Amino acid sequence: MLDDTIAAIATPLGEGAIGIVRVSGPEAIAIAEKIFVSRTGVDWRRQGSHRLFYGLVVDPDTGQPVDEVLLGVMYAPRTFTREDVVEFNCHGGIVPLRRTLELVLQHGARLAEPGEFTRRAFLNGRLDLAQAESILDIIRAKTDAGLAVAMSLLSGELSSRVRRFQDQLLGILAQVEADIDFPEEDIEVASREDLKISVLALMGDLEELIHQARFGKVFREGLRTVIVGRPNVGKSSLLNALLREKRAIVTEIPGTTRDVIEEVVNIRGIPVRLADTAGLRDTDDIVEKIGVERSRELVKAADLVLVVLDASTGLTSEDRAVLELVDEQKGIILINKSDIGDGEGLARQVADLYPDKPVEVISVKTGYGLSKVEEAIERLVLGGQATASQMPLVSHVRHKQALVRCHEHLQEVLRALSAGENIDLVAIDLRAAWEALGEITGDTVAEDIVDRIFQDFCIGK
Ligand SMILES: Nc1nc2c(c(=O)[nH]1)N(C=O)[C@@H](CNc1ccc(C(=O)N[C@@H](CCC(=O)O)C(=O)O)cc1)CN2
Ligand SMILES: Nc1nc2c(ncn2[C@@H]2O[C@H](COP(=O)(O)OP(=O)(O)OP(=O)(O)O)[C@@H](O)[C@H]2O)c(=O)[nH]1
Ligand SMILES: [Mg+2]
Repeated sequence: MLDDTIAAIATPLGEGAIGIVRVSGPEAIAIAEKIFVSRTGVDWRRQGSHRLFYGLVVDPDTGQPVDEVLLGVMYAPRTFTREDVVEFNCHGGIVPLRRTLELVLQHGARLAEPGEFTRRAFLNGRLDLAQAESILDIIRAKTDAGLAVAMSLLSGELSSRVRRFQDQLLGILAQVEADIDFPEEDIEVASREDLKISVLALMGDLEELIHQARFGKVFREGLRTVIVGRPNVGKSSLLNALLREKRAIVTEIPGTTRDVIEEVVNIRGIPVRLADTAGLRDTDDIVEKIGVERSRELVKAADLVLVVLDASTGLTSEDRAVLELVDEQKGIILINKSDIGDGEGLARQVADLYPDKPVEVISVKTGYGLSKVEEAIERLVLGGQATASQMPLVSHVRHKQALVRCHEHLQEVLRALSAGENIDLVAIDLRAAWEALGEITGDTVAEDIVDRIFQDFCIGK
């Protein structure tokens, strides 16, 4: 399968300044020789790798020029895929790109599957699996911090950490196997204690990484945040204020927002997926009822819930119903409209009723307290543990799960060591721990998991 040549349009379809048709595989150069005509007199075949050449894409059957291009030429094995790669930098329109791709396909390539270029980079050993996954994270990053986490993954920081763990495990395993080989040498009791100490140290390091994963996931996927409250308390006004644009419609009529409005905002480097919802109340209006139902679902799935109350009306029974709804959630209670009501008074009342939740007094209208809201979000996400400048190494659930499995096997190693069980059993769990780590780098991962990872990529990536 790796001996064929793949091609795809690697840029978004639409009108743009430039669009790229990417080709990788053993026929890449031969295809370019058939359809590319240099216009500079330079013999592009006689130049080095990683160069651009100016010319035309020409249909060799008709002699018709298709587009004016820059041809990028990169020779194996020092390329992204470790195969020969050519890239047609076309004018960024659907027709020139499609026509160029068609010609490439007619002359020896087949259409690439989603993520297949990156998959080849992985299969040919240029990237490990975690690095390959980082490429999609780079594309999808929502904030600078999100991008920095992805770039750290691409650079192999997590991978080399994982490999160090694996080396340590192999060291421990070597000791264990020495015990298996020379059981008569009566070193067992002492060495069991030593082994336990080494295993415990490793588990501590794993725990630290696992703990960081919470922040890592937020940087990668965004913090799912829902603004809830009864109608007219200022939820949409809050969304607009945090977004710094008039995105949602705001009126003095309760029940203004009916559909959920979602936007991503950058709050102190944290990508926050903000959803503004329909005001929560018992209602007979069919459309509004559906909206209320949606809000409840969003609250259930949220990482953070911003409950908005209205200082000018005080706490109503509807407010209490909303607060009950989010009682089990991570919530921040916001007392809005403090410019026209007793915000501090209501804040004290609410703090007595819900002592575990942070309460902030704000006025979206005057801007009072909004920076405290941003601070509270930052505190909640980072929990005083990390700052946006200390990048978490683990940002994928998949990676975290592998670390957790490794940790579980080590737990079992400890148990077996303490219980004086057969040293062979200890060795088996140590190997299982080593293999769990290999899923991160892809050394020991199942084919279907690799399939699933690359399915999420775009065509041409
Ligand atoms: N036009 C274009 N832009 C692109 C890419 C691409 O493939 N083509 N990329 C891809 O998605 C990203 C850049 N990543 C790349 C990674 C490695 C190599 C590469 O040729 N690596 C060689 C180094 C060669 C040398 O040292 O001279 C190698 O690793 O062996 C190229 C691009 C983003 N921009
Ligand atoms: N005085 C004052 N008025 C505010 C404040 N925040 C919002 N309002 C006003 O309150 C009214 C309702 O605001 P919205 O943002 O539409 O409220 P909502 O919670 O989204 O309402 P629904 O979508 O109907 O649930 C509007 O007239 C806003 O201008 C504030 O801090 N002070
Ligand atoms: Mg609204």
